[in-house]
Amino acid sequence: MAKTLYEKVWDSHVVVAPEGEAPIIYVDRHLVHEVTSPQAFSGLEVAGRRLRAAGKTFATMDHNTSTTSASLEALSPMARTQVETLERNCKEFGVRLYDIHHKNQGIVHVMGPELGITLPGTVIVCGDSHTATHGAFGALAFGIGTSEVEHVMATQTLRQLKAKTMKIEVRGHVASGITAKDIVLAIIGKIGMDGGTGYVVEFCGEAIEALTMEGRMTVCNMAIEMGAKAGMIAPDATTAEYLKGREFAPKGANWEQALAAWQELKTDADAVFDASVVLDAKDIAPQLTWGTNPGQVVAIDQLVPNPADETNSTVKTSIESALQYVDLTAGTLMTDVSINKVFIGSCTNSRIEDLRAAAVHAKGRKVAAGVKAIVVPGSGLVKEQAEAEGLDKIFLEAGFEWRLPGCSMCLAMNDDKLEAGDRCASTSNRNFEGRQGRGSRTHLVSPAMAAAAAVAGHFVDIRKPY
Ligand SMILES: CC(C)[C@H](C(=O)O)[C@@H](O)C(=O)O
Ligand code: SF4
Repeated sequence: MAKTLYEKVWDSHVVVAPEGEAPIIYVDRHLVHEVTSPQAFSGLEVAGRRLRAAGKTFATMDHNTSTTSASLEALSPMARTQVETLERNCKEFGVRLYDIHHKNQGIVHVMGPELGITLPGTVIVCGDSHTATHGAFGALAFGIGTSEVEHVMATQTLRQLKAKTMKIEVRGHVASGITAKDIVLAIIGKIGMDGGTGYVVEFCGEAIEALTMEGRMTVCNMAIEMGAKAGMIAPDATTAEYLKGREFAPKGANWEQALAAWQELKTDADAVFDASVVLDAKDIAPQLTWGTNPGQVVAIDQLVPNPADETNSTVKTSIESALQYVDLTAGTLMTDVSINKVFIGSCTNSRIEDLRAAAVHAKGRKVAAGVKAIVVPGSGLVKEQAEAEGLDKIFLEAGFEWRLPGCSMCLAMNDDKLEAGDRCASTSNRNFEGRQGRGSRTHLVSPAMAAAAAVAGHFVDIRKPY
């Protein structure tokens, strides 16, 4: 029977599927961070269990870490406890950990792929919703809850119901300057923040195939923001090229074998999806969110929407309440919206290519008066690479701050928080009320759009001179 990519990966991981019960699937890689692992480790401790496959478990510190100092002293008491607990647990249970002094430390979804831990056709889980990111390699990757984290630690398996399948095809090619972030925001704008609920989504089409691995990760990262369980992209030459030679990627004869196996990892021509969505790449303009969910998004040359134009009363009410929270007036041109904070970072957009794209707009310019802008590389390796290319100097000369790797201002769990009333151009993935700090307003954009907003002091259409 013809199968989709998801069905192929799923079928090859089912350990047992008892009649009338959720199947148990095998987990190839378990990624761990400090926020969602403490109870799982203590559950094991209480039960006197060890990890079933400690060698398939990789831990890093990211959510709570400081981006200004690689020292435990810099952390708040709660953050310090979480970081130290992870350190203790990893030592006790024999889990490899990239701590704040290790060059591989970084946001879990940046660290995994760049070390070759993320591989096509594998099942990858992590106690974190943006695990979807790893689907960019043709892995089935999704976030799990803390009790599931414990289950995976103890058994290297997970009880899971099979999801429905959705195909999201982006046909043709995007215009110059349009990035993966614009593509995924346009998709969410079209299907809504819950358009993918119950589905594993496969992104395909020429515009997706043309993306680099960094771009594909940006797209899959936000699969969860359309409600999907996971996002996947079939592996191809770009995937292999990216993985070749990475620390945990297969080597020698194993590499050749892996390449041959990856050839099979694509949806069969006559496979049937439960749902399909099509977008035309040429219609995608630079995107930015205006509201309080990622589906409340427009193109840069559009206006803040008017609830009066809306006939559906639920949608109308949600526009009204979002406008009130973000303090914007219907009908305002998005290019007239000023910002006072800029955050370039997060597991959506903190990879080398993202920093290069932002640097193009920072180069030879200055951050506008009254704007504070920070650039937070996704990992130690990204930081090292960016510095080797001189990107840090470009940012610093333009007046951006250059920070240490971590989740940073994406979720305000550390010192990097917005103040109430701040308006931020952010390359992250969530713009819920208070996400970046109580009373703060977030506009999700691409790295290029964020850097351009930093120097202009307001959003700009990066397709034109500004
Ligand atoms: C802290 C963690 C559980 C959370 C997630 O699961 O996504 C965080 O990464 C986020 O982005 O909100
Ligand atoms: S960068 Fe943001 S979205 Fe990604 S894992 Fe960290 S907090 Fe979650």
